[in-house]
Amino acid sequence: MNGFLKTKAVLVTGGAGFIGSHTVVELLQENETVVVIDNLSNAASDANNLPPAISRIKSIVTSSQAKNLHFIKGGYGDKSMLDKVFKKYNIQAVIHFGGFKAVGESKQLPLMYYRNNVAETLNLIKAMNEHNVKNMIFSSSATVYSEGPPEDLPLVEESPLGNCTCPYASTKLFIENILRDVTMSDDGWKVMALRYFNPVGAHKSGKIGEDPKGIPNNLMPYIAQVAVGRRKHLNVFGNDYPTIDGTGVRDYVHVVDVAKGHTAALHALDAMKSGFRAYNLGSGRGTSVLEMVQIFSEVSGVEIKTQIKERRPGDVAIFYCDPARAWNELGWKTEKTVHDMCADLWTFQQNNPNGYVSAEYNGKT
Ligand SMILES: NC(=O)c1ccc[n+]([C@@H]2O[C@H](COP(=O)([O-])OP(=O)(O)OC[C@H]3O[C@@H](n4cnc5c(N)ncnc54)[C@H](O)[C@@H]3O)[C@@H](O)[C@H]2O)c1
Ligand SMILES: CC(=O)N[C@H]1[C@@H](OP(=O)(O)OP(=O)(O)OC[C@H]2O[C@@H](n3ccc(=O)[nH]c3=O)[C@H](O)[C@@H]2O)O[C@H](CO)[C@H](O)[C@@H]1O
Repeated sequence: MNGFLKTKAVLVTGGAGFIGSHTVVELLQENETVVVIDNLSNAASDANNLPPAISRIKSIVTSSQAKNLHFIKGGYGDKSMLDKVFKKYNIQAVIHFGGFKAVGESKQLPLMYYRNNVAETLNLIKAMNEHNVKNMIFSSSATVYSEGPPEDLPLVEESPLGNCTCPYASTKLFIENILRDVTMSDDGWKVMALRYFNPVGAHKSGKIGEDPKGIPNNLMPYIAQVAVGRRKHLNVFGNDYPTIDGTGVRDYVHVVDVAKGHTAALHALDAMKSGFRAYNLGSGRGTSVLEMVQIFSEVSGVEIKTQIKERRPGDVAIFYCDPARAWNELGWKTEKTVHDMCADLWTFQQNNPNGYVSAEYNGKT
């Protein structure tokens, strides 16, 4: 290789997090060079102030692929740091996972959410513009859709947006709109917004997975912590919804399938001329809370105790998508089942009963 030429690289913000780390594995396995920027605000760090997720990723891929991974601790809105990164690496595209994502917290601390998610993203876009890097894949969310009647399901990309139920959801919609406007102002820009439904599970190796701080807000990490003995029982939020068994129905999607959605999008972005395009990343199938509990119990062999509670404010009865656009245009569809999601989550939880930074780590790296 000509030593003066910089190898092409993908910049991944939030790459030490749950979905980012799984995507970095897929990118490295496609022999991409990957530069991760993460300030570790929601990712565990070890005694050396480095994220265990990064060393675990390196242990999953081959040693030559591991050499293509570069980690920088910092904020994705830090303009002077970004200038250095864009000068040092030949960045071709940015996959922007970084951001805060807790619905309840965003209601308590809206300004923190608008600053970190929206304002810092403006800095990132500015730096990309200045360094002529105009390809982005953005982590959007199913929460950008407006809640409508059940007849409107499944959700397609043209379903009504807005009426966001929390500041977190608003930040996702604002960023989508900002990115759309940017592509309209400059046809050098190409952006894909991937609207994830309910990403769950873990890498099959059991080395990387979701590591929520404190009490999990979401269903699957909570179930896994009940199974491993960290929590006594699962609170089931409502059993009087108009669903198969009265509990909420969601479109769960394996995190490795979500990660593969990004490599598919990266290839499609290459072929795209310009503009903005949104895609649903979901399975197109709904599963209820009690069905998930049942499947997790079967897979783990552990009984999950449940208690029925009041509905959680802001929850909808049923939410699932039509993923046809992603299939038709990205050649992507889910490959893994809800059993796979539960089995892989259980392997990760057993290996890491207290998360990444734990004296009790049982896995082999
Ligand atoms: N997990 C889900 O269920 C879900 C669903 C829909 C959308 N999303 C979106 O997907 C993205 C990734 O989600 P995740 O579940 O992997 O979350 P995560 O919290 O595990 O990962 C996000 C990462 O971003 C980092 N980060 C936050 N602010 C930063 C900043 N200013 N600079 C640098 N790094 C920063 C955090 O430290 C973390 O490692 C998020 O944008 C989230 O909103 C997630
Ligand atoms: C209100 C809320 O937080 N929404 C977020 C949550 O969507 P969801 O509410 O779709 O995901 P979730 O995992 O929090 O809940 C899924 C289903 O499980 C139910 N449930 C959940 C936890 C629990 O302890 N007991 C229980 O019964 C819940 O009522 C719902 O019917 O996660 C998504 C990502 O996956 C998005 O980030 C959403 O913005």
